[in-house]
Order: sequence, then C-alpha cells, then structure tokens
Amino acid sequence: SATAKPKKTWALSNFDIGRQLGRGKFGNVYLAREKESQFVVALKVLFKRQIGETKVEHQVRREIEIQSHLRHPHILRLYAYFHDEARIYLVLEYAPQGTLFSALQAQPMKRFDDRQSATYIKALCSALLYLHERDIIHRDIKPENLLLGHKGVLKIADFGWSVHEPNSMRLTLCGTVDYLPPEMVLNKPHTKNVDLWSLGVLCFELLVGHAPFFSKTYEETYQKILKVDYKTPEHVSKAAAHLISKLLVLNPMHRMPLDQIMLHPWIVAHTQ
Ligand SMILES: Clc1ccc(CN2CCN(c3c(Br)cnc4[nH]c(-c5ccc(CN6CCOCC6)cc5)nc34)CC2)cc1
Repeated sequence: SATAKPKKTWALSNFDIGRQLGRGKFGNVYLAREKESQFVVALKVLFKRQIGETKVEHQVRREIEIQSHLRHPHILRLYAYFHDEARIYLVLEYAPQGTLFSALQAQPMKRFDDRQSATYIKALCSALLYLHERDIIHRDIKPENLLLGHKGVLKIADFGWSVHEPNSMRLTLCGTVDYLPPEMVLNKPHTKNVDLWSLGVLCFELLVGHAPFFSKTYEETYQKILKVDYKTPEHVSKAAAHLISKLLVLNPMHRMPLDQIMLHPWIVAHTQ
C-alpha cells in the first residue's frame, strides 16, 4: 500500500501470558493475549543462550524472514517478533485445536477415514503449492508440525527444529526419522520433491495410524526407506493406496506433482 504502516515495535509488556502450550529444546510456547486488542496469540519464547551456542541463530533468522512474509490459509501466521537481552519472541497465530499428532491419537481407531484424511492432504497440497511457487521446500511435514485451527483447519506450523514435547513426541528422542525421503537418508542434495515423499508418508499415517517405514530401530527404518519397503493394509481404499504408491517413489523426479495430486480421484471423491 502507498502508505505502508510504520513497523510497530512490540514488547513483552504488550501481552498477558497464559498457560504453556508446549516445551522445546530452544524455548517454550505460551498462550498469550495482546492487551489492547485482546487478540489471542501463541507466543514462542526462544533462549538466545541455547540458540547462540548451537549456531541455530541463522536458522531462526531464516525462518523468521520466510515465515513473516507468508500469507496462506493453511500456513500458520507469524505476526511479529521482538527480543530482549536473553530471549527472542515470536508472535504466532494460535491454533485452538492443537496438533494433528494428538488429534490422530485421539481417534478411536487411531486413524482417520478417507474424507478427513483427503481433506488434510488437500489442504497440505495447496500450502505446498504456495511454498514451492516461492522456492520454499522441506517444511518438515509430519503430524507433530501440523496444527488445527478454528473448525479443525490444517496449518503448517514448523520452525524446523526439534522439540521435547512429552505429549506429542514419538518414541525416538530427537524427532522421528519416519518422514525422511531416501535422498535425505543418503545425504544427497534435496529438491522440493522431498515434500512429495513426506506427503505420501503422512497420507499413509493418517489412514493407517502409523508411518509406513516405522521400525524398532533407526537402522531398520533407514533400510526400509531405501528399499521403499512398506505394506498397505487391506482396509485402505484402492484409490488411496494408488496415490500413496505414486508418492513413495525412490526417484524424486518420478513422484506425482502437487497439481496432479489435487486432481487425483481419491482427493476429488472425498473432498468438497
Ligand atoms: Cl521452542 C518450541 C516449543 C514447543 C514446540 C511445540 N509446539 C509447537 C506448536 N505450538 C502451538 C502454536 Br506455535 C500455535 N498454536 C498452538 N495451539 C496449540 C495447542 C492448542 C490446544 C491444545 C490442547 N488440546 C487441543 C485438542 O484437544 C486436546 C487438548 C494443545 C496445543 N499449540 C500451539 C505449541 C508448541 C515447538 C517449538
């Protein structure tokens, strides 16, 4: 706009702090309310000392730079950020219905039906199309990093570093390796097609209740990923199994592109 709004500088004193929403290696997230507007947000508080020591500082800057410019219904907003001598504060959109990971656990059969799964996959597809158009890749899409907003609308909410959240952490200590594509397991340069693989892993997990390559040890999971060794249970519909088989493909160039996923019969049949 011609008269761009002057950048307001925020401070902790602008907010009432509520309950803790989650704990992390580098900080914590709290429910908070901006005093003047009464607007409810999620306030992520990162400790400079922990970040400085681990050289994650450049990553935090990059994430803030990227996240603050994104505007999409399925990407969690970063409204503002500020810092004091010890901490960096990120003012984020609050997602009232928590993580997709806990929603999956709360399901009676620990899995979603075709309609709910296809709705989440379609939302994720449109967010990834938006990100890929801006050459932003590897949003680390796994249930722990996906939040549910008002009316259960899916929001990508990752800041790319691991968290120690007892209630939403999987059994492995430093985040799950279940979502890594073969090219990343082999430490090859990765392209935006890594997100297509992760989408396939997520689609499987939503419909089945566990990840396709889940194993007792990292080693075993890596081996299964590199051999694309997974079995789709009988209860999964043929159409869904077909889509998964077009995403869990070893060669990144041969994975189904996002615009084709949006038009896949399983997505079309089970979403508005
Ligand atoms: Cl530094 C760091 C610390 C912790 C984390 C992990 N989470 C990242 C996402 N966080 C949330 C963000 Br950002 C934005 N909105 C949120 N909304 C929630 C939330 C909302 C509601 C609940 C409660 N459940 C809702 C579903 O029914 C059962 C109860 C649990 C979590 N968490 C977040 C919470 C913390 C990541 C990084």
